Amino acid sequence: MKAAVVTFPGSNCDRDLAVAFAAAGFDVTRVWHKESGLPAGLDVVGLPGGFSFGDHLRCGAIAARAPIMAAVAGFARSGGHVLGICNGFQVLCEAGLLPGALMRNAGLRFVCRPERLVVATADSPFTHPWAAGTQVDIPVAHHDGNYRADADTLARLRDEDRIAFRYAGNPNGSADDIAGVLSENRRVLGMMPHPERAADARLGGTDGAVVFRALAAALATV
Ligand SMILES: NC(=O)CC[C@H](N)C(=O)O
Repeated sequence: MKAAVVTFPGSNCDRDLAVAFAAAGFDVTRVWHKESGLPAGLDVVGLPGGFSFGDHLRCGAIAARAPIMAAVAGFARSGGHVLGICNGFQVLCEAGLLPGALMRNAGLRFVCRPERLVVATADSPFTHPWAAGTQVDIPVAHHDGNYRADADTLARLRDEDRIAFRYAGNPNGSADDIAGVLSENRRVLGMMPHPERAADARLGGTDGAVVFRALAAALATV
C-alpha cells in the first residue's frame, strides 16, 4: 500500500503523518507542494497539519492553490483516498474537496490539548473498526477549527451520515460539534484533531492509530 504525504512551506506535522502511515504498513513518499504529479499506484494522499504559507489570507487558502493540489483533486475525483488533518482539513475545504469552512475558534484562542471525540459514523474506510458513539481521545492544536457550513449543507452532511467525528466538549464553537467530515464517496476525510499525535503509546495515546490501521484494512479489501 502506498501513501503520499504532501509538504507545504509551513507544514509541521508532515513527518509525524508519514511515520503514522508507515506504522500502519504504508510505503510513504514525501511530495513537495510544487510537484505537479503524484506517485503512480498511490492508495492515499495525506495533507498534514501546520501553518502552510504562514496562515496568510486564510488557513489553507494558498496551499489549496499549490501546483500539487490539481493532482490531489484529480486523485480524489478518480476515487482515491485523501486524509487531511488540521491544516490539511482547512486545505481540503479551501480546495472545494470538502464542504464548509474552518473559521477562527469561538474563544479566539489557540487550543492545544487532548480532546474527547465521539465517532459519529462507522461507515467509512477511516472509522469502520469503531461503533458509532465510541469515545476516543485525540489531541487538537489550532486557532481556526470552528467548522461552519450553511444550514442546507449541515443537514445534508447529517442526512448522508458524513460527519465522521464530533467533539464531546466543543473546544472551538464548531457547528453541530463537528470535528471531521467525509466526502460524498466517503473516501476523503478532513478532521481538525490530530490522529498522528495519538498513534503511539509513547505519545500518550493510541486511538489515532486506528484511523491509519482502519484505512490499511479497508484498502486491503478493495
Ligand atoms: N495544527 C494545525 O494544523 C494548525 C492549523 C492552522 N494553522 C490553525 O491554527 O488553525
